[in-house]
Amino acid sequence: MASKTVLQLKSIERHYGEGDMMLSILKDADFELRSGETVALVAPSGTGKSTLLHLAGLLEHPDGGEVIIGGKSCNGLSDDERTAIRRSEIGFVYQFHHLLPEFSALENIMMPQLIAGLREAEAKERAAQLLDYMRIGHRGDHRPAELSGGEQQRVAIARAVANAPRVLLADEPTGNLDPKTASYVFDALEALVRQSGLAAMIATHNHDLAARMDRRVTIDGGRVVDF
Ligand SMILES: Nc1ncnc2c1ncn2[C@@H]1O[C@H](COP(=O)(O)OP(=O)(O)OP(=O)(O)O)[C@@H](O)[C@H]1O
Repeated sequence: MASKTVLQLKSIERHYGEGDMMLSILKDADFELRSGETVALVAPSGTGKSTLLHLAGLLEHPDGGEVIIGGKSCNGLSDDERTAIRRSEIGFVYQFHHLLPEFSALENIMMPQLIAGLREAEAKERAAQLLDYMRIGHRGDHRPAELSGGEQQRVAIARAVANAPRVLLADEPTGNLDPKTASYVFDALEALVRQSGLAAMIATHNHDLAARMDRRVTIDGGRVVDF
């Protein structure tokens, strides 16, 4: 099956501040992500990795250029339309899991599905499947504080893909974990991407993990380049 482009960034410009104080972070940046593909985003601190992920995930607006998701340009969309695309097409994983502390692992994964309008029984079944898939099926009733860092991050990944997005964007998802746990979490993430045809862009400082991805890109002079 030929993979198709699920995310495209075209001539993206992003700067902060104004006049003499203006800081250009992204300049004429292009990027393409295809279904089933994992891409590592490896660049020094402050070069714009989070900015790029936020733009790709429609959390920020570019100052120029275009973000295209599933073949549709997101320029000119209302905030509600952007939110709808974000909820259905994009999953986010952050360095810190941001799970809701008062809910169980299972409930945390059900939440985005219920918001998307799924019935409780369906959401529960999918949440349980995802937990099994991440090899923590036996931890569904536990709250985040009762889980290890690696388990919490696997729940966060399961939650990010609960609504079967096209694109997974991860900002240092294993940055908070020891190398062995990071590798184990990444195994689960990788298996999920391969099995589902999801596309993933993962910012990481971990060169061993980056080496396992299909492609590696960096940010150089405001542009996204392969390395
Ligand atoms: N809202 C903002 N206002 C002003 N400057 C900002 C804003 N957001 C980010 N920046 C600046 O833009 C640059 C890129 O930030 P970004 O968070 O994208 O970097 P990063 O590559 O993800 O860094 P790290 O690896 O440390 O997380 C930094 O110099 C940062 O200080």
